[in-house]
Amino acid sequence: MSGKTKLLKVVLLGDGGVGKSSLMNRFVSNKFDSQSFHTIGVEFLNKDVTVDDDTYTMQIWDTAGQERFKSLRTPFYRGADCCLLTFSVDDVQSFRNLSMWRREFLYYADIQDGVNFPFVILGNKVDVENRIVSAEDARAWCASAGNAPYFETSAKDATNVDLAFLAAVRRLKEMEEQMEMRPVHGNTVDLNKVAKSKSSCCS
Ligand SMILES: Nc1nc2c(ncn2[C@@H]2O[C@H](COP(=O)(O)OP(=O)(O)OP(=O)(O)O)[C@@H](O)[C@H]2O)c(=O)[nH]1
Repeated sequence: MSGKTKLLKVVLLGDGGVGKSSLMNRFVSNKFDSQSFHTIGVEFLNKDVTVDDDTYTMQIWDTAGQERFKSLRTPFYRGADCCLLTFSVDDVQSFRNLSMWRREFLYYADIQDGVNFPFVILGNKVDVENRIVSAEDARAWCASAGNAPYFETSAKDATNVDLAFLAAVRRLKEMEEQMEMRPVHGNTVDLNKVAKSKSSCCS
């Protein structure tokens, strides 16, 4: 990447209360607030990272997961480079809603080829005692959604948080490399054209 810092737009999605703001604050500031309030609309924070000698500024967009804020968050999906879909392992509904979040993202980000878009899935709050969603079920869902990488995280005790965010950058790099290597009529594929053509549905 010739020594330049690349700006990456990373969107955090998932049901209200699964811990998106907490994950962002843990990753960016290494802090945790047990009284974290619901986000209204969107907020973003930047963090500089280095992955395999390339430097990036991750611009992390933390969205409001509550249904009533849908119209406030969806305009911010466009131009995303990767998306972290988050559920809480003690909230089965937040896990069931992953498919809805993935569809909502692809539709409003205007992306047709979801399989070739870098999603990373986070099962958050693994520190809790009353876990309901198993890692096995979560991995099965990820396999059915383009083999997205899965991380079990805790914003509270910092388990796997850095790894999960950095995995989004790695996934993006991996997919860019794959697309560059895949010939189409003798030429390489333009990743932007493939990944950002219009999606057809959303509920
Ligand atoms: N035990 C535990 N609690 C957590 C963890 N992450 C977040 N929480 C708590 O869960 C609650 C909701 O966290 P938030 O980060 O505000 O959740 P959110 O997904 O941003 O919620 P919205 O803004 O409504 O979309 C807060 O009380 C947090 O302290 C975690 O890893 N473990």
